[in-house]
Order: sequence, then structure tokens, then C-alpha cells
Amino acid sequence: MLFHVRMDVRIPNDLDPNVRAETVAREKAYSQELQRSGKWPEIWRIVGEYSNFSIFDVESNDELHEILSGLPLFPYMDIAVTPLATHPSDVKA
Ligand SMILES: O=C(O)CC1=CCC(=O)O1
Repeated sequence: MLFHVRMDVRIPNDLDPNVRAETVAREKAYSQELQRSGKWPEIWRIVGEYSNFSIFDVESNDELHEILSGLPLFPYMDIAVTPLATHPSDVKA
């Protein structure tokens, strides 16, 4: 199952800088492990924003929820999920 996910990162300005750096480093490692596994095949920075567009390829809504809620930056994010279906005009389908 494919999902388009938008993540808007909203880290509070008063968060301790060491906690911020450590959380961002854990986020990168968590994300890269999922990218290597194939579950997070695309991640793109949205130009001019501390946000990304990502594609997830997972087995279920529950699996996506588990992945997203496990993001180290999850407490500091607004997340919007869009389920994707095959387009009838897609030449690859
Ligand atoms: O910087 C972001 O867009 C948030 C994020 C998600 C995965 C990652 O490494 O950073």
C-alpha cells in the first residue's frame, strides 16, 4: 500500500539545543533505516520549508501509523497522510 505523507516540522524555539541535535540525528538514522528497507522509498525537501513530502510503501494503515508515531520528531510534527491508488492512465500499471 502506497501513501503520500507530508511532514511539517515545528520544533519549539526553546527546546534545548543538545536535545534538538540528538533528536534530529535519531530521526535521520530511523529514516535511513526505513529507506534502506524499502518502506520509505522517497523523501523530498519542500523548497523553503522545514517540511518534506515522502512516499511510504507499507502493508497496512496500522504499519504506517506505527512507523510515523515512532519518528523521533513525531512530537514536533504536523503530519498529513494521503492514501494512493493506481491511476487508470498510468502506463506502468
Ligand atoms: O527534516 C525533515 O523533513 C524531517 C525528517 C524526516 C526524516 C528525516 O530524516 O528528517
